[in-house]
Amino acid sequence: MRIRAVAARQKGLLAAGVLVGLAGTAAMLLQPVLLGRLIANVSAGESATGPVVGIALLFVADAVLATLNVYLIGLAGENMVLDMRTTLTGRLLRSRLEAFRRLEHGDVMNRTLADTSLARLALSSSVAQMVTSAFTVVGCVVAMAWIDWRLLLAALACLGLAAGAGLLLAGAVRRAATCNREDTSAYGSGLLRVLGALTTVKASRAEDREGEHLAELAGNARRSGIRVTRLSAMFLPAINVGTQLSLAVVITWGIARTATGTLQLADLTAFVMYLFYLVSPLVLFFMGLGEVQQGRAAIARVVELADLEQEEDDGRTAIAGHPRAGAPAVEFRDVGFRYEGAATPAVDGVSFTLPATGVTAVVGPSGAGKSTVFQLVERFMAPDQGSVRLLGQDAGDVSLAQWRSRIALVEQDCPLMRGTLRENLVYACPDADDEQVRDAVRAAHLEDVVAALPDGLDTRLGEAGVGLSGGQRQRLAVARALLTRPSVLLLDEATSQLDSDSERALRETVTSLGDRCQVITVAHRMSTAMSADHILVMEGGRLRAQGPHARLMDDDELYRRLADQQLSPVALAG
Ligand SMILES: Nc1ncnc2c1ncn2[C@@H]1O[C@H](COP(=O)(O)OP(=O)(O)OP(=O)(O)O)[C@@H](O)[C@H]1O
Repeated sequence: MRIRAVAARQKGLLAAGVLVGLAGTAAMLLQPVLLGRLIANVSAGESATGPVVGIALLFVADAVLATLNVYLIGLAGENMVLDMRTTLTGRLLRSRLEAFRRLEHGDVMNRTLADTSLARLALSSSVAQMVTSAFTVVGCVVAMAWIDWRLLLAALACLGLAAGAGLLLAGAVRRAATCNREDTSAYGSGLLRVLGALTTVKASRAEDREGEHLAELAGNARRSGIRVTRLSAMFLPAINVGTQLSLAVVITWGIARTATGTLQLADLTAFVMYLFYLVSPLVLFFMGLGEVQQGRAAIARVVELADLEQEEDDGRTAIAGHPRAGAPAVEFRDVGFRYEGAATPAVDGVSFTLPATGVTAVVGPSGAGKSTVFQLVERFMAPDQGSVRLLGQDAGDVSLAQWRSRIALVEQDCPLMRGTLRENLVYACPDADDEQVRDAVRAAHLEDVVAALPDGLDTRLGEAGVGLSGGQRQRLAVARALLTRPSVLLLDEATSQLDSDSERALRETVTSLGDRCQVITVAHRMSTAMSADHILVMEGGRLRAQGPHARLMDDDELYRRLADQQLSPVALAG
């Protein structure tokens, strides 16, 4: 994301806002001139009507223009936040899964919510405020120089000290604010991590420990927040001391000079009025500078998130491609893949060919690389060596969206989206009609579940599918997958969530699906592997054997051991 481009898209509104602000300032700067004339007229016994009407008009113009200025700048700021958030959302949704998984969710939330708001302040209101304030300061200084340059030098000497202190403070605020953003983000990440695993926390009786850790993180954020407040709080007093000093000098010296007749009372009044006008913009200028400094830290964090690595094909470069008739559903040709930072590859020199239809079971001990094979089929990441082909086509020949439209994935923990059961079912296929939904529900053996829910298909499911058991969630995910009529169905079998009736029902569904497409299932139960047409046996990232159950029982020692462990009378009784 180019922050300059975000600001440039709002340059019309920003320029209008600043111009209106400058006009308002000009209206304000004219007030002392008319007031001086009013005093002069009254002193000379002349009519006061003209200056009084003029001052009233300037008051009204000042108020109207100031309001319009805040509105226009605020509008530009909100547009910028929208721009940044939609860009970030798009980049997050199209990010490479591996890069995304390295992020802390709390930190992502902080960057998209709080940091974009701070960046908005820095890019819109603070900058606009600094421009109008600087204009006011310059205007006041010019007017004061015109009235009496010696008084001005005396006033500026006092205010200059305060301004110098203000500049030093602005730098310190920026450093403290960066630290505070990091601390707040660490607290947010910690909180999300704990809330995401609340059942584990409770079951481990770790509430106190986690509570203390979170309190420590919150304490860090408080400490750095206080540092920001302390430094920011020193702005006003620094400016105030300078103002009071300059007022004392100007009034004492000014009165002395009016007594000697070298300065008119009307001029001294106008000068003091300009001095008052000067103070508030000076404060605002330095506050704006502080906000810009804080905003720079936030902008850097927003840009860093926007730089998140993207999938190699972001869906906009679709290449038309047609699968070859009768081509194998999935082919791995000497595929190797190593996770970043991992010592050994998760998949190493794997080759297999699976036909257009049938059921394939992938078995192997934990960490063998089964899920990684699935992720490579989905193109969640690209292999480091070899190639993955789908329906006879190479990954380079098919856009990511087309590729994934031919695959359906049923995950082990089946996350559900918020909304009704029906909305969840048609998530990957929003145009499905009632009959297709009914067929999918029947095929996934979900009819009883739907009938038992208060509003049937229109029952609202809570966050993460509250209201459905793990087994029901997996069958719902199967129904959702069926609606897309995939060529390849990837199913990561639930390890423990299905009772034996549901398990049998799901197995029947999977077997019948094998007639229409290639079903590849990570089989945690040997019963699933036994009923498959083809079995891939993985170990340590390598494909050590493949074939049907009977042959593997004869030929492969690991497979036989896995089968014996699960199918022994003790295991079956358990
Ligand atoms: N995101 C990751 N980053 C680094 N290493 C990973 C990552 N995911 C998996 N691995 C490693 O890659 C190897 C294969 O993991 P994979 O999840 O594919 O195994 P699996 O056979 O599916 O295991 P399980 O049956 O326990 O789910 C393991 O050594 C694992 O530690």
